[in-house]
Amino acid sequence: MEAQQVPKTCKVILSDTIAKKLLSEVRETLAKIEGPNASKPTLAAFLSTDDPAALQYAEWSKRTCEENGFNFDLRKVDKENLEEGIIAANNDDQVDGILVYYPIWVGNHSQDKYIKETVALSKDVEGLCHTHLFNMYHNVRFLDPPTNLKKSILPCTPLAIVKTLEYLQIYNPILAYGNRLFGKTITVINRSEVNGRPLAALLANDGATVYSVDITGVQVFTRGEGIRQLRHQVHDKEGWELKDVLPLSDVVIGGVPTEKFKVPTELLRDGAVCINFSSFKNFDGPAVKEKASIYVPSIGKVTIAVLLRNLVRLIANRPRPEGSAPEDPKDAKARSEAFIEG
Ligand SMILES: NC(=O)C1=CN([C@@H]2O[C@H](COP(=O)(O)OP(=O)(O)OC[C@H]3O[C@@H](n4cnc5c(N)ncnc54)[C@H](O)[C@@H]3O)[C@@H](O)[C@H]2O)C=CC1
Ligand SMILES: Nc1nc(=O)c2c([nH]1)NC[C@@H]1CN(c3ccc(C(=O)N[C@@H](CCC(=O)O)C(=O)O)cc3)C=[N+]21
Repeated sequence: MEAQQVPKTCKVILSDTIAKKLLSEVRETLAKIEGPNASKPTLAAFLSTDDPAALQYAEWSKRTCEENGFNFDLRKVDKENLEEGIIAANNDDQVDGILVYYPIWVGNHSQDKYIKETVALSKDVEGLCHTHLFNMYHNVRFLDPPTNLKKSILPCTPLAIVKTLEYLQIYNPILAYGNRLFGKTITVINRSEVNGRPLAALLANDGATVYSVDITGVQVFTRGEGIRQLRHQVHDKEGWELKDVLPLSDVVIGGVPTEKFKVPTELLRDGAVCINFSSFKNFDGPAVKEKASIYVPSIGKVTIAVLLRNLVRLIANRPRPEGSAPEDPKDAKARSEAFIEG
């Protein structure tokens, strides 16, 4: 008798599916806040290196922008002229958001940091300036407390992973907004300033226990017992390694930028959720599909959808043009709430 085919239990979710849903929400929200006769929003993107990864990312972003009713204005400028270029875009009413590709001065983080601070808060579409980062780490969600109509901007790759976890229903909507990861244990393998550390902080602020693993060791990010603290705390886990945290984790997120690194499949919990954001495959595909309940092999398209979502949010946050009638507070609230839970 022929061996009976056992159906695969692992569900593979492609970033395209998640991105499509987000992009349709973005188009809907834009129509709601701008009305039918609005002009296309413009994203100015500054490329000042010949980094092929940045160029490829720029090309993908351009396509997604144009397919969804946004202008993508790629500005290739020399490093020496970058600051002036950004200042001009800050002062240009035709520019709704500014993106700068990093790294620029490789090995000189403070010069890149200076450029991040040169982008105007109101045009910082990637949430990389200090006010946005401070709000994220401190679990402050609005720029204008206590009115709370202007949402603070979150960095795109970490937010793309949050949106992926919402799509997968790892965020539990039965729980209060802001606590929806309570009870979940998540491992993030990467602790860079642009990706892994903000991601660990965001997930812990939403209630998860997060093991943050990098080349030097393990830290835990948590709001403590009963998530009673208002924002996450960080503790070193002396002597702990990846092998100690994998068996504890409901969700494992890989962001290691090397070909040879692979998450050891045998240490994953049966039915774990596995997400890769590295441009290299951090999971052994065929093996992980035998062990995981859900596998998301990449999230690049979600990141770009979130970039456009952030751009629409910047527009929603903007003060109304001078000379226009003051907005009815009810409309302002509705405009802001077009976003809040979504
Ligand atoms: N899909 C997306 O939206 C995006 C993806 N990326 C990709 O994500 C990856 C990471 O980028 P960055 O964070 O900028 O890199 P990075 O080089 O700044 O940081 C790498 C991190 O991984 C850790 N790491 C390296 N080897 C490790 C190991 N064997 N075990 C545990 N931890 C290890 C390092 O300690 C560090 O924390 C890259 O492949 C990049 O192309 C980056 C931006 C956006
Ligand atoms: N200010 C700034 N923001 C960035 O977000 C930024 C940057 N600078 N500089 C360059 C890097 C590079 N980057 C990537 C985006 C997606 C994938 C990615 O993994 N994309 C595909 C996989 C690769 C493929 O299809 O070939 C996917 O996930 O579907 C990789 C790398 C963003 N970057």
